[in-house]
Amino acid sequence: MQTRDVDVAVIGAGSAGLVAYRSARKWTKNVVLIEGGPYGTTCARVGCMPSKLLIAAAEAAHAAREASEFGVNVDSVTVDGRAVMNRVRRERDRFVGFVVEGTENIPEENRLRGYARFLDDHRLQVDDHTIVTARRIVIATGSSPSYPKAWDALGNRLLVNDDIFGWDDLPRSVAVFGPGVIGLELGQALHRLGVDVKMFGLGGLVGPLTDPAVVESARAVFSKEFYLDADVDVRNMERVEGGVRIEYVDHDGHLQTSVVDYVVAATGRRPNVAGLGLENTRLPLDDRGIPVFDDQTLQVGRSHVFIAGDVNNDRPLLHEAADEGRIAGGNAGRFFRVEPGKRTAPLAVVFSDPQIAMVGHTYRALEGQDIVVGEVSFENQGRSRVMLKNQGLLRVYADAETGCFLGAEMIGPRAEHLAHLLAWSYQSGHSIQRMLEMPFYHPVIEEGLRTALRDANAKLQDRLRRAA
Ligand SMILES: Cc1cc2nc3c(=O)[nH]c(=O)nc-3n(C[C@H](O)[C@H](O)[C@H](O)COP(=O)(O)OP(=O)(O)OC[C@H]3O[C@@H](n4cnc5c(N)ncnc54)[C@H](O)[C@@H]3O)c2cc1C
Ligand SMILES: NC(=O)c1ccc[n+]([C@@H]2O[C@H](COP(=O)([O-])OP(=O)(O)OC[C@H]3O[C@@H](n4cnc5c(N)ncnc54)[C@H](O)[C@@H]3O)[C@@H](O)[C@H]2O)c1
Repeated sequence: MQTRDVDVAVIGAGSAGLVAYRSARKWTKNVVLIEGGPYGTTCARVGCMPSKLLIAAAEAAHAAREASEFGVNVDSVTVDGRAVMNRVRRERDRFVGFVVEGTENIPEENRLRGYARFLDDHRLQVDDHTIVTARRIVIATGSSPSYPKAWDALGNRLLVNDDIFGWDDLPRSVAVFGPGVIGLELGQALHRLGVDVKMFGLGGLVGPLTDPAVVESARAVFSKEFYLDADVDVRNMERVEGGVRIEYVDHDGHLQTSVVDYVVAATGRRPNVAGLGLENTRLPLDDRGIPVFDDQTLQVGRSHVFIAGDVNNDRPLLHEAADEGRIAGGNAGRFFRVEPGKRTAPLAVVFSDPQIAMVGHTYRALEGQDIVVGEVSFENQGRSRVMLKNQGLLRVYADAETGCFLGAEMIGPRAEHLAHLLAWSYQSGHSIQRMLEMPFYHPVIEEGLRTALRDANAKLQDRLRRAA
């Protein structure tokens, strides 16, 4: 067994860990980055990038099929599954290549390969070859797909996102369990690429949405395109010759049987804390075994340990992982001087079509508070209609007393852009009135946002009049 003595050990060379490593290095050169799996990050290898590549292919197929609505006839649209997956993997490998190259450019003495496990507060064992004694530690071990244990009986007919991006060709049919972020993105893309998709959820949730009106709009929009039951009653699921047989109760209350090639588990992700040996430390843990930390400093309790990225289960998104890595790495580097870092407005986008987006406080978080809600349906919104993208609903929330913009949930065309505008306003602390003073071009989808803001403003003015 070899030994190492370092100022900072970063566990995990994912998006959070790589940034944490670089941040810590600004304060001390004696930093080691430990990675157990392949280099390349979840985002580039099996997350953000390959999923968007698959979606891009699906959008091309969908646009070709929809073209006739504009009087543009595309004689026949065929999807070559092998060519689709070939491009997904080729472009994905290109992205991964850049990340791997960047990671391998880190001096060899600052990198260790193997899985790290706490032996006590300061000592980490890496596989069976090295014991690292670290004055400070950043945990950046990411998350993994999580699904009911019983589904393991489906063997190689059970897939998670990682498996899909390894396909050589598209299957005939899949059942996607979990109409959350991953399920919607991948399930809709597969459907548009010609795969027979059934999507099943629990509890009626759709994407990350919490506002019942927007959830309902999303449910209606996606149900028009593929079979979606967001609160399904599955009676049985078993492996059969060539696939999986699923017995479920349909929307009309009838028992149906479907045989699909694969079941895709998109039922959430769990932080990678099992196997980290946290029980060997005195770190405070919550009831799921995740270290208790401060979301401004990323410090675990008052200890020398920091936690960044998906593993802390707070905001499991790429830009948040990078921000958290910067804060955690900086604090670990200059410890004992622990400082709060800059956090940005909560912002999440689902790359479905229409897109879903969330900004600031969720509707659920605002429940019970005195708010006004402004809304717009995209069904008759000018530019959306021009583009045949006129589906969805946007709701903005404002403080009833101050008129301050508090948050928004939406499903609608180009929601990624509307959400950025709203996130910038949220972070600037703008009121609804101030937002309405901003320019709105014509004809643009942002005019729909203006309608929602005007609706909220009218309600705020009405409240003021009634109070006077
Ligand atoms: C299908 C999919 C699509 C996504 N799309 C988006 C998107 O469009 N936009 C967005 O913002 N986010 C998206 N995300 C989320 C985003 O990918 C994650 O938030 C981000 O990758 C988290 O980075 P991380 O550094 O926390 O984890 P990771 O990149 O997973 O890094 C953790 C690393 O730690 C290593 N590790 C684990 N345990 C140990 C150990 N004990 N010792 C040593 N090493 C260890 C792992 O091997 C891994 O390399 C998506 C995720 C998925 C799955
Ligand atoms: N565009 C993006 O930014 C993007 C894309 C993909 C993933 N991500 C990140 O990855 C995280 C994880 O995504 P996810 O989709 O795995 O989780 P999720 O929490 O978004 O969705 C899980 C869904 O599975 C359902 N579910 C749970 N158990 C079930 C069961 N037994 N049967 C059927 N449905 C069940 C839940 O009700 C929920 O709808 C997201 O929260 C997000 O932060 C982001």
